[in-house]
This record gives sequence, C-alpha cells and structure tokens, in this order.
Amino acid sequence: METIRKWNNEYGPVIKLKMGKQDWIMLTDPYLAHEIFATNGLIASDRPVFTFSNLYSYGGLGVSFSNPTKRWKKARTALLEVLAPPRVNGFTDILDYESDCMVEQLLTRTAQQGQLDPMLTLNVAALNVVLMIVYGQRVESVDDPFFKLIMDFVRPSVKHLGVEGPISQFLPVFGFLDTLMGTKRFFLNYLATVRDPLLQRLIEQGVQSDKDCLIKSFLEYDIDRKDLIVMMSDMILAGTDTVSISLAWLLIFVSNYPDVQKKLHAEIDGFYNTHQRLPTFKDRDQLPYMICVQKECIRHRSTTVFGLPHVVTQDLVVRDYLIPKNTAVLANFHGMHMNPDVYLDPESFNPDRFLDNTKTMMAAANGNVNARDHFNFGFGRRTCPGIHMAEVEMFNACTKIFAHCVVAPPLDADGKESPVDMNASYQSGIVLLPYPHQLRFLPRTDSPLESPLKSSTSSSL
Ligand code: HEM
Repeated sequence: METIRKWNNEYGPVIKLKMGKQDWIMLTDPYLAHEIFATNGLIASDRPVFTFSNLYSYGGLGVSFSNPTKRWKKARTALLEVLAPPRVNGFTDILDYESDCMVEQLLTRTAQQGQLDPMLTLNVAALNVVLMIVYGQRVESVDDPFFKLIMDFVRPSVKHLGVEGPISQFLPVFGFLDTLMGTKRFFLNYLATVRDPLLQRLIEQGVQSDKDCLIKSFLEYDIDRKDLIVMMSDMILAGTDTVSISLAWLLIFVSNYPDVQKKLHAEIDGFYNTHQRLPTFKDRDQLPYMICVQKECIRHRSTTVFGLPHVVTQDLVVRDYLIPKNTAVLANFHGMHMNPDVYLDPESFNPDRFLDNTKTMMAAANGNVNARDHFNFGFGRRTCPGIHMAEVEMFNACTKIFAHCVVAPPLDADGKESPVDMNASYQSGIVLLPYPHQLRFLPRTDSPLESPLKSSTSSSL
C-alpha cells in the first residue's frame, strides 16, 4: 500500500502495472474512476478472469465474479430488490437483537478477561445478521461449532479471491505450481465438500423455516440452484468480514480519541433523555456526529484497499488516457481517501469534515460524484448492493456500543494504557485488517441507561 502511495506521489493518480498476461491500472482519482466505471459502465464493468474466482463461481455464476450478462442482471436485480431499504428495514428487530448480543459479549468478556480482541465477536454479529435475515438461523457465540464451520468456509474463499492471490492468476506459466502444490485440488475439494453442502443445507432450512427470511424471496426469481449457491456464498463473504472489519477499525480509532468518544456519548445521551429510548436508523439525522465518525473511520481505513477489479471490454479513451481492451482497472480506495486533492489534510482524523455531508452512505454512493463522502462501496454498475444493510448494521452497533460502553485501550504489563497502533494493518485477500489487538469495553457510569451488566466495574471518560 505504501509503495503504491509513493508511486502515486511520484507519477500521479494513474499507475499502470504489467501483471504477467494482463495490464493493471490503479486509480487514486475518484472523478476519473467515476468517468471510467459509471459514465462508461457498459464497457468497464466486467471482471478479470482469475483462476480461483473462476473456480469459486463455477465459471462466472453468482454476482460478484460474473460478467454483466443477462443472467448476472437477473441475479443482481434480485439482490438489489431483496436488499433494498424497505425489505432490510423489515428486519429491524433482528439487527437490534444482534447488536445487543454483541455489546453484552464485549462487556462480559472484558469483565472476565480484563481485555479482548473484539474481532471474532464482531464477526459473529455481522454473520448473524446475514444468517438471520436470509435463512432465519444464527450462531450463539464465537465458541459455537456452527460458527467455526462457517468460518472454515469463509476463510479459504477470502484468502484465494483477493487481488494478491496465487501468482498463477497473473502468470499462467506458473499454473503448474497450483497443480504441484495441490492448491487447485484443495480449493475444488473445499467447494465440493465444505462450501456447497453447507449452503445447500442453509437454503433448505431457510425455505422450510416458519420465519420471514429472504431466501424465500430469492426463490421467487427462479434462479438455478447452482447459481443460487454461488450468490448465497457471495452474500456471506461480502457481508461478514466487510462490516466487522469496518467496525473493528472504528473501535480502534475511538479508543485512541477519548474526546471523540465523549461527544458520541453526549449525543446519544441527549437523544435518550429527550425520547426515553435509543435511536434507530430512522432517527439518524438527530445523530450527526455519530454519522460523521462512521464516515471518517471508514474513510481513514478503507475496508478493502482495491475492492473488486473491473476489466474494460473495448479500448477506452477517458481524458488523455487510453485504456486498452482487456486492461484490469482497480479503484485504489485507500489512495483516493488519502488524496489531498479530494480531502483537506487527509492524514488527520477529523470527523467534523463530514458535518456538511451527513446524508446516507447509500445516497452519497448513488449521487453526484462531487458530493460523495467516501468511495468504499465502489462505483457504477457494480456498486455494492449491500450498502444499506451495512450502514444500518454499523449504525445499530455504534448506537448500542456508545450508549453502554467506554471503549478503552488495553493495559500493558504495568497496568498502563497502551494505545493500539492505528497504522498496523495487513491485507488478507480482499480486505484490510487491523493486526490482532486488545481493547477494553467498560460499562459507562455516566449513562442515563441501565447497564446490561450490573455486576462489573463501571467507567466514564
Ligand atoms: C462496510 C461494508 C461493505 C463494504 C465496504 C463493501 C464494499 C464493496 C465493494 C467495494 C464492492 C465492489 C464494487 C465494485 O466492483 O465496484 C462490493 C460488492 C459487493 N458487495 Fe459489498 N460491501 C460491504 C457490505 C456488503 C454487504 C452487507 C453485502 C450483502 C450482504 C454486500 C454484498 C456485495 C455483493 C453481492 C457485491 C458484488 C456486486 C457485483 O459484483 O455486482 N456487501 N462491496
């Protein structure tokens, strides 16, 4: 990431790399990206063919790794309709319940252990939202064997599908290595014995369940079963790590900025004192500072560095650039978010920069490019269809966490607070993760709400 930033400083916002059989272009100018992906969406919305994404999608089924064919349009339309705000808002109770469980876990585990790495608890919450809404099922906790089973399905996919996946993706001449090392055989075997049976089971259970769940709506679109399995796999992969990692970064940031946290507490307390209840997503306009913090955190640490690559299907001329047919084009979100032509003093953590732009992330992503808040959800015809769901999940999680907890840095061996390094990140497949770290979730003493944990030590900032 840092190397690419150095290149951008030296050569400008467009970097071309020769990646074996294919040229790659990486963009840090969001306005140029918009011209390519949105204005020229008809020729800039295919996906490059990589060995493992091709195996994963059975040659282009599902939504994420398929080209925009008629079949893809039908599948994507189904996703967009099923994940549209009115449908997702019908599951408010589920979203609420999962955030409550998450906060209880974070407080309980801190009370038991002193501090904890919140990542797995955040994973459980994000996964449960997808599982409950789509199939009417959930896992109990990080120790639930079903959670481990699903993570056994998620991890190998995420690892193999990123842009820095096996070298044979770019240099087919090294394809023999996949055969030699058994990577391809492992992946195919994993699809046949782990992923597909698990998803098949979830689909059957969802269909038979007496709960209102989205799988029943998906079936109304008459989608072929193999296609449906890949789509369902897309949803779990795209909807679990992304949301939990965005929240993990947010918690690290607020643990290091107590003043920001104090303002969050005050804003939520103010709402509670007026309405005698916690806010829901419908009340978001009354929590502008919390919206700004979410936007600034997701800008500062992009959930994915490059999102998913696109490929142009014809020679394309945009401004003074010629992008030859078959070039892969990547939006470098991190580079865009740190671009001083787009954000004033981009390195500084400053939620106030968004005070004039508190509209929903979904409205911003689908509106005028000059009025976008951040670029994490991509561009044009492939823009993330899960934005609303992600946004509501993040809103609910933040509301519950800051209503009940002080998020504090971990303690070192001498009992002193030792802030988590906000720059310590690594890329795993598609996502940008914080290194394993510890935080403390302490019940607030100054909250007007009753603590969900009555027996533990309380705290205020
Ligand atoms: C903070 C959370 C999330 C982030 C940052 C995020 C980001 C992205 C990005 C960057 C893309 C690729 C866009 C492109 O190709 O231009 C994408 C695609 C996608 N996302 Fe999300 N996403 C999030 C949450 C979700 C959720 C909750 C779901 C659904 C449950 C979801 C489902 C999908 C799907 C199915 C695609 C593929 C769309 C296509 O290829 O047409 N995402 N997302």
